[in-house]
Amino acid sequence: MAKKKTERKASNFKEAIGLQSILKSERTDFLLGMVIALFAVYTFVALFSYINTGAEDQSLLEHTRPGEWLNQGKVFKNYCGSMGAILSYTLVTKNFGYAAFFVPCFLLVSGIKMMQIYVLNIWKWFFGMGIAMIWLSVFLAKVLAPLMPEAIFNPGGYHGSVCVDFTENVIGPPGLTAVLFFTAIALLTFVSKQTITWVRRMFNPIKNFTGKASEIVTDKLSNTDSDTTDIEDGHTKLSTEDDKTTNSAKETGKESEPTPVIDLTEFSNLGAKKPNKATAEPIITATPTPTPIKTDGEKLTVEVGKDEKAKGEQLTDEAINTPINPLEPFTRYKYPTLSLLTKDENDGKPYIDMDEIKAYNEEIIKVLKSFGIEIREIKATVGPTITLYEITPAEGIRITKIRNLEDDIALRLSALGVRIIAPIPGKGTIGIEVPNKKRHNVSMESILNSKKFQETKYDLPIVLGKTITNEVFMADLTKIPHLLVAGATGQGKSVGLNVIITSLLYKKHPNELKLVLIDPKKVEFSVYSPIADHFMAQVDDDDEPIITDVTKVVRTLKSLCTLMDHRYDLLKLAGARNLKEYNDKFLHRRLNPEHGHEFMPYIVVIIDEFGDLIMTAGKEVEMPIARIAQLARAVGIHMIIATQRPTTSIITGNIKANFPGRIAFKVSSMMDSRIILDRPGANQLIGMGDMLYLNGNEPTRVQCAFISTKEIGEINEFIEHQSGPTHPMELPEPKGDDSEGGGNTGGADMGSLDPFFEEAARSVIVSQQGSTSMIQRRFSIGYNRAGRLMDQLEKAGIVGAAHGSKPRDVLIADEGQLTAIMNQLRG
Ligand SMILES: Nc1ncnc2c1ncn2[C@@H]1O[C@H](COP(=O)(O)OP(=O)(O)OP(=O)(O)O)[C@@H](O)[C@H]1O
Repeated sequence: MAKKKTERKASNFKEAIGLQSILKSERTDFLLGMVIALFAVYTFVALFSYINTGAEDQSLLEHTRPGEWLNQGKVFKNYCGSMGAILSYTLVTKNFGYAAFFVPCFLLVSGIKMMQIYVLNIWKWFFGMGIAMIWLSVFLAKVLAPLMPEAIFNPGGYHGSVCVDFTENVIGPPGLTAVLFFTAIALLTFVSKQTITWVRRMFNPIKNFTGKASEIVTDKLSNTDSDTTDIEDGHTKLSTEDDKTTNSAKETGKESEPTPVIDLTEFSNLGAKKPNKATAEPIITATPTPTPIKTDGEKLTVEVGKDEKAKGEQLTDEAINTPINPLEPFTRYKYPTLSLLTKDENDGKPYIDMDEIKAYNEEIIKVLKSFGIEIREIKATVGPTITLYEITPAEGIRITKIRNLEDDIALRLSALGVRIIAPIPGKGTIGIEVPNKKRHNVSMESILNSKKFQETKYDLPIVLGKTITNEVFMADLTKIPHLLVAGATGQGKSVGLNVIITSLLYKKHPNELKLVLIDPKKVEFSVYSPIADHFMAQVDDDDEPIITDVTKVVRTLKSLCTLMDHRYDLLKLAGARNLKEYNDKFLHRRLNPEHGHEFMPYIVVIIDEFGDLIMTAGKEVEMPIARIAQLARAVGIHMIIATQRPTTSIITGNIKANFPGRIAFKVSSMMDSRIILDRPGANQLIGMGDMLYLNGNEPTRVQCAFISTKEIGEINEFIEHQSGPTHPMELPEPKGDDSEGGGNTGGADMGSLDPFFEEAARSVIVSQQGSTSMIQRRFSIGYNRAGRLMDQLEKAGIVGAAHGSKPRDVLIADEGQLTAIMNQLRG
């Protein structure tokens, strides 16, 4: 007991003097980091200086007299004074020799990490540099010391010389050499798996010289590598759902708040039996999806064999040595954490005002009675902004009679936004939705921190807010599959779109999702520009990934149509029905990258103020949108379009037919509501994110979550500093705009050959493979540039014409012919 008391006191004391907040503050970290970084530079200078001045300082250091360290007579020659000399003597002579330079290097890394200049795994650096320093110290003591007998200190330091003496006494010089060799290779293997290939080549020089060395990488090796990467990184693995939930699982795991249902029957003297507890059924049930086994990027480029369906075949030397596309993958990427969001002041619970509920309840009964409608029972379910009064009418009461009383009830309750649902689908009751006097904003944190979101298995989970029963409401965009968002100005559309984007960012890795953001208003999506490299896709020559210009919109939409056709070709070739099946096959190495196969991320196209586009570009925009909406579902392209002008000239029949998912925020007239939802209702909403979601029979009323621009900025900043792609995903050139790898070489300009032309021609001839994706990977260039290179190769007569997605025939058999072609081209 006494102990407990002291503990509590101590923590209170810390809190009282504000020590806790000082220690935990970002400012303290930053300043401490700067001190460490400066100390690292100081140590660096001291060590350098010690190499020249060490001889003079060393004798002083070994017999220092009291007070001499103050260096009043400038007896120490080190550039960093007596402290620099003492520090260098301790690190270099007494410990690690020249390897001591690793110490300031590590201090600098630590300082940079603390200042949050870079996101670094400090433990990895600590162990990596620590082991390298010990190894180098022993190596220098063994190899360099005999060559420098005059040196004032052992090049490997005291540590190195002791280790060498001890090990040589026990296992002799050959044993020590073997240990040094093994540890060096082991260390390099952890740095790069390419080491294995080099070592194999080193031990197989004959085959290497004849150019026929072929290493066999089995599945087993790949699996081991994969494990290695995980251990090495000590971070989230790329793909499993479990991993996705780990990003914030430690801070999370809240169940949805239980629905507060209040039985009002007893207040109402209705004398009815106790109603059943409202069951909070999930609005959309999760469909379990098989977790794809994703692998390291190096493995994504590994060739398995010529047969598309062959498994576990031996790999060719060429496949192993193919340069790895830097876009794949970023296993160290961390998903945004919940701490970036503002916590809900009321912990996600709605405010319950019993006086208000009782008063409304009485009024409802009174007004219904005045119209001759008897009630058997009534209960209230309190949501964040709306309370649902669910009434069971007495026998023989006609539902239409109650339905027509909407305005009368609203008048008596003096409340806007009263909506009657008669009957509530699936129940024999009638619902009256009445806005709460004190509304409760649904914070983004409260819905992302819910168990439902954390454990979701949806492929593209979009979480929208909370229902009237206070349940987290979410949907899978891949199932919707395209969404139309409409509502009058200022009613919450932009916030809604931000909520959707944020929920995707919290669950998706940059390799799995690419966004195409179209923003004619120019200001709505600019906050996302920091994550352009990680999460956006663009047609190559667009310098700004967030598209604001109408001509660029048309070009981007056409480019998406081209991409869609290309993806369909690949799906057909792979015998897959949809993107998920295709990616699954690819990740299990049943598809050959040499045949143009690649991992396909989902693409979500979000268009804000779609009305503006239709007004300015008309059919030119509508047609590609409708085409993508009709066909793109299977190839993982999904669209969300938003408008504040719900008129028939903007939301045309064509658009409506292809956008089954609809979100309506408050609109000004019943007509507008009918255009969006094919029924009234949106005109009775109360604004501020109050919305109706429709994807099927009956709309669901949802209070959209709220996320501020500040929160979005912080999330984007977090993502920006994660390891990830260095530029946005490149969308193909739209058909007709320019030639691409598809066969029309008319645009191939032979006057200005690509700088990679000769090298690309050589690699195509040597490998006898005319594949655009091979060139793309080998030279780490975009698809469009590789396509143009292929066109130039075709025009030069090196490869044949394209046959869909299959590699082209190579028309030249040896490199001698290439020299002749090159001479001819150079004139
Ligand atoms: N879910 C929400 N919860 C609380 N307040 C909200 C919510 N959504 C919107 N609001 C409030 O409404 C204001 C306007 O929202 P928003 O900018 O999203 O409207 P909009 O429909 O996009 O308008 P416009 O079409 O003019 O851009 C916000 O600044 C915010 O104060």
